[in-house]
This record gives sequence, C-alpha cells and structure tokens, in this order.
Amino acid sequence: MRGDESPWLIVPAAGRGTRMGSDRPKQYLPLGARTVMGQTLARLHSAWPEATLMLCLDADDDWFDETAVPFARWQRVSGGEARWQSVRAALHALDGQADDEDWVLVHDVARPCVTAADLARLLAALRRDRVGGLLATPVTDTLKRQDDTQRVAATPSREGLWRAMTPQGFRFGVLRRALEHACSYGVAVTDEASAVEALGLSPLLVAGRSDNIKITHPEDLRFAAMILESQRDAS
Ligand SMILES: Nc1ccn([C@@H]2O[C@H](COP(=O)(O)OP(=O)(O)OP(=O)(O)O)[C@@H](O)[C@H]2O)c(=O)n1
Ligand SMILES: C[C@](O)(CO)[C@H](O)COP(=O)(O)O
Repeated sequence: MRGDESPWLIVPAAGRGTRMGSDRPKQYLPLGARTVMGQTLARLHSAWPEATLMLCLDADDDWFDETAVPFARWQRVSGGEARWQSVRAALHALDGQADDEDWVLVHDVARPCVTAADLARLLAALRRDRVGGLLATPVTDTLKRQDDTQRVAATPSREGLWRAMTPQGFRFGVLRRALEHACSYGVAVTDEASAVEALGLSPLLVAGRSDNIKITHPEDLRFAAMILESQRDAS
C-alpha cells in the first residue's frame, strides 16, 4: 500500500462454489444478516476503509449486487478460470495505477470470519518485512498420506506445518512478477505465497486465528454463522 490513505485490496470472488453444491455461487448465500460476500467485504472495510478494492467476478455473474460493496473506491475485474488467474487479472488492472513498492493484500471472498485484530496484525507485520507474507495457523491434527486404495500409507510429521489462509500481502512488483512467472512456467499455484516462493523468496507466516475458515462445503456455512455469532458476543 502507498500509505494509510490508499491500500490496494484484491478480493477473488469469481469462483463457482462447485463443492458447496448450492443453487448459486457460495459468495451469494445468506450468512447472518448479509451474504457471504457482504460479510467479507464488511470485515475488510471496517479494518481498511480507505482501501481501493479490486473485486474479481465471473464475467457471467448475474448474482452480484453492487450495494454489497462498502468501499468508496472499487473496480470490477473479470476473473479467470482458476483463482490465481482471477488475481492475475486484478494485478493487470492495477498496471499504471500501483507502484512496484505498493503493498497489495489478497483476501478470499469465502473467508468472512477474518477478524479486525488479525487484519491489523498482518498489516503491521508486513510493514516490518521486505518480502511479504500471509495469515496462517499451525496444523493441529495428525496428518495421513493415502495410498492408491485410500488406506494410510504414512503419517507425516506435522512439525512446522501451517495451514495457509488469507489475506496474503506482497509488494505489487513482486506479486506481479510471481504470477507472470507461474503463468509462463505452468506452475499450479493455489495461493499468492506459493507463486512468490517459486521466485525463491520466503514469505512470512503471521499467526492468525484458526476460525478464519474458508467456506468450501455446506457444513462450513453453518460453522461460519456460529463463528460470526461468537465473535460478536465476544466483542
Ligand atoms: N476462478 C476462480 C476460482 C476461485 N476464485 C475465488 O478464490 C477463492 C477460493 O476458491 P474456492 O474456495 O476454491 O472457491 P470456488 O472456486 O468458488 O469453489 P469450488 O472450488 O468448490 O468450485 C474464492 O473466494 C473464490 O471465489 C476466483 O476468484 N476465481
Ligand atoms: C488461498 C487459500 O485460501 C489458502 O488456503 C486457498 O488455497 C484457496 O482455495 P483453493 O481451493 O485452493 O482455490
């Protein structure tokens, strides 16, 4: 970001929610008093009201309602086939607007439970760092690797393993280069950090709350509603 007054924020929201299996993309399902997208954008806006939002939407999206966008400065970007392609399209749209040194924060529309405290901690950590980084939480379950008959082939150590979350924040120039590199070399990246890692850089892991869940399956939606309720009771 260039300063407190104009951070860049990319929200990939062009997914179809296949695993949710609902009648509409999961970002448009009701969650509390809003939609999933409405909750996510409200959380981001309360932390970073001056941000410029780049909102990646499917080109054929008929569900989008721009009254759900609380940001004064925002642009709609046509998303791509995969998440990283949606983020890349948003970075292309920032060409000529963002400087290489600006920080860009990317947050999934499907993570509506991110807290203001985690957003503030991430940003503070990024400002002290040269590379950039992401919210993440240490793995707490025992892990199993399957064989080709879906039996346990191994129990890998969870020591030093984290679950990657969002936001993920990097300088515009680095992230732009990382996604072009991933595109040119056909590297399949599921988050910004892995694209940056492919450049030989080491993103910072910033410990975040484990309830910053990604809504993926139907049960996650009910879980997210409970999390939002419990966070409201706690505040
Ligand atoms: N082509 C895509 C695919 C995904 N996303 C976004 O990336 C985030 C994480 O993706 P995921 O949870 O996999 O969402 P979907 O692609 O919607 O879900 P599914 O894989 O079940 O279809 C979501 O905010 C989603 O909207 C995107 O902007 N563009
Ligand atoms: C970026 C991400 O949220 C990190 O956990 C995640 O990888 C995105 O979801 P996908 O299912 O991998 O597209």
